[in-house]
Amino acid sequence: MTRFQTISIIGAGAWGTALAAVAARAGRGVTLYARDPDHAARIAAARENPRLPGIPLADSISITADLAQAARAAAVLIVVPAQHLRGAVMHLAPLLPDGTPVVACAKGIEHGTHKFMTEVIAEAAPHATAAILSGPSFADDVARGLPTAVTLAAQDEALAADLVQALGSPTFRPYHSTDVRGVEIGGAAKNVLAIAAGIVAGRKLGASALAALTTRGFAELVRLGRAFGARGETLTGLSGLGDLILSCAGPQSRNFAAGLALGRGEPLPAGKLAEGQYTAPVLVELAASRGVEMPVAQAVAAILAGTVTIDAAIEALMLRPFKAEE
Ligand SMILES: NC(=O)c1ccc[n+]([C@@H]2O[C@H](COP(=O)([O-])OP(=O)(O)OC[C@H]3O[C@@H](n4cnc5c(N)ncnc54)[C@H](O)[C@@H]3O)[C@@H](O)[C@H]2O)c1
Ligand SMILES: O=P(O)(O)OC[C@H](O)CO
Repeated sequence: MTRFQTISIIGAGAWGTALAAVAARAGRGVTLYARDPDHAARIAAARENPRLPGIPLADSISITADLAQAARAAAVLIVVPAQHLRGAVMHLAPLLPDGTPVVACAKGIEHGTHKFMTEVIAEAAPHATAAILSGPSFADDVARGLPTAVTLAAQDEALAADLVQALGSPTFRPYHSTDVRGVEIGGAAKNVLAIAAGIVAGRKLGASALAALTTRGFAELVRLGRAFGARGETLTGLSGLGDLILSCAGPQSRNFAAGLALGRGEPLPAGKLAEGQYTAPVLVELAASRGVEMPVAQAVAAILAGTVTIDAAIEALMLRPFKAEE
C-alpha cells in the first residue's frame, strides 16, 4: 500500500495527460491541472485532450485550472517543457505542504543555469522533495495502455520505491533508482541525439549510418554521464540506452521528426515540442565545461544555430581523426 493515494499532474499536454491515465489505472485519485481555464474546461467537457486525440480520459480524473486544488495531492508530477519548469514550480511551491514529492517528467537542461530538472525543483521549491521519471515512453502508447517501462529516481530509495508503487500497474512498469543524475542525463541527451538520427534518415544516408550514429551518440551520452558520476547500469538502462533506441527509431519521436525535416530541407513540424532543439546548445555548453567530447551533439547544435550546413557537419564528423573505439 503506497503513502501516495492522490496524485496531481501539472501540465495538461500530451505527456501530462498520459501520466494522468497511468495514475488512474494504478488506482490513484488523480487531478490534472491545465494552466489555461478554457483548455481545462474543453478537456473536462470532451473528456479528451486534443493533444491525444481518440483517447478518452478515465472518469476518475478531475481536471482543474485551480493550482491550489492541484497542490493538495500527496505527490505531484510536473509535466511542462523543461524551459518552463522553474516558472511552474515557483507558482506551485507556496501551495505545497512541506516534503511533498515533486516528480520532474520533462527531459532537458535549463538554459543559462545548466541545471538539471531536479536541481531546478530543489531551488524553486526547497521544501519539496524532488524526483525524476524518465524512460522510453511515447505519450500515445502510454495513454492507450500499451506496455511500457520507465525509471523513477529519487535520492531516497524508499521514496522512489513508494512512488513506483503509486504509479505502477500491469501496463506501466517503473523501476526505482537513486541515480537521479544518470536518469536526467539520459533523457536530456537522447533528445538531441534523436534529432541527429532524424537528420541521417532525412538525408537518406542509409541504415548503416543510422546504426553508427546511434551507437556513437550513445558513446557521447555515456561519456557525459560518467563525468557526472552516473552509474553504468543507468546509462545502459531504460532512461539511457532504452530511450535513445526508441527515439532514434523513427518519426513517432518528435525529436526524430524534427531531424527528419531538417535533413530533407523542410521546415520543422509546427506545434510539436522537440525538446532536443532547446537542449542542444546547453548540452554542448555543459559538456565543454566538463571537458567531455560530444561531436554529434555539437553538430546538431551548430546545424540548429545555422552556423554549419548539414552536409558540412556530416563531412566534419566523418573526417575526424581515426581513434580507438571508446
Ligand atoms: N509526449 C511524450 O511522448 C513525452 C514522453 C516522455 C516525456 N516527455 C517530456 O514531457 C515534457 C512535456 O512534453 P509534452 O509532450 O507533454 O508537451 P506538450 O507540448 O504536449 O505539453 C506541454 C504542456 O505544458 C503546459 N505548460 C507550459 N508551461 C506551463 C506552466 N508554467 N504551468 C502549467 N502548464 C504549463 C502547456 O500549456 C502544455 O499543455 C517534455 O519535456 C517532453 O520531453 C514527453
Ligand atoms: O517525441 P519525443 O522525441 O519527445 O519522445 C518522447 C519520449 O521522450 C520518448 O521516450
